[in-house]
Amino acid sequence: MKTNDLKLRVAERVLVDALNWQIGPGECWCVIGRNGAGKSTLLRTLAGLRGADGGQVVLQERAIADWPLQDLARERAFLPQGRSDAFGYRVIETVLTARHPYHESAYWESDADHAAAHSALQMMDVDALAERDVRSLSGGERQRVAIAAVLAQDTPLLLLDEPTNALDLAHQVSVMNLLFRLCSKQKKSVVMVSHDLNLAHSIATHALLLMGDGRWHAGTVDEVMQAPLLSACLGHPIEIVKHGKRIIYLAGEEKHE
Ligand SMILES: Nc1ncnc2c1ncn2[C@@H]1O[C@H](COP(=O)(O)OP(=O)(O)OP(=O)(O)O)[C@@H](O)[C@H]1O
Repeated sequence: MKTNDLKLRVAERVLVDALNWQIGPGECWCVIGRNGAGKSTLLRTLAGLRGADGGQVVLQERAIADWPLQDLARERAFLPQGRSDAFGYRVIETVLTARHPYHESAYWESDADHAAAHSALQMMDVDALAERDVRSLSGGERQRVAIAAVLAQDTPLLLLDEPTNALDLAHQVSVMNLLFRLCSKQKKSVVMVSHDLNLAHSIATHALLLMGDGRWHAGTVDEVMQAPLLSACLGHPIEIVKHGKRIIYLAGEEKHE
């Protein structure tokens, strides 16, 4: 996927200007920026759920707006930031819904769809909840079911808006490890929004920094996840500490009277 001179605007405010960006197979991009910088707006635009305000998003040499929806749903999966469940669907039903792009004319799910759905639930450690009403789940359980649905959709590109939201530490790490494997072994592409620099750095190959006024910085993690750039992007001093082979990002201390 790539963007050509992409512009995103909300009311009079330009969120992203002249974004020329390319996401390759096997790459894991982390999108970083302050609240309101435009990260979710960008992800929804990449997913084809919102039009561009200038330029375009291109997937396999075809503008995203020109893709038939069912074909697009076999290419990219999107995890939105929040969700509300109006109806009492079972967990397994919500994950099976993600298999619809693969039903040509058949109405009912096949054995293969059920196998894919159960495998995704297992990967997210929520297979024991398959028969539960989604409205009865905890926040973290619901988030893991939503990620399972994205996995069951089995697309080459995953667009994930804060995937570790509401997850406990162990599940944050296991989701990150899973995303790392999807990129490194299966050559899937991941674009994820994260406010956790350390989690992002643990798996990202690249980062896109949105400065909130249209400006942006894109590059490898080593190029752009640098203290001065991150501090300017996040509006707060960021310090980098080396711990063995690991790099740890710390928020600079506030001075207390
Ligand atoms: N329909 C709308 N009307 C007015 N402003 C909007 C609308 N939709 C989004 N915005 C504004 O656009 C800006 C970008 O929103 P967006 O959700 O993309 O930010 P974000 O970077 O994902 O933020 P966060 O880190 O809080 O999730 C915000 O200031 C938001 O208030």
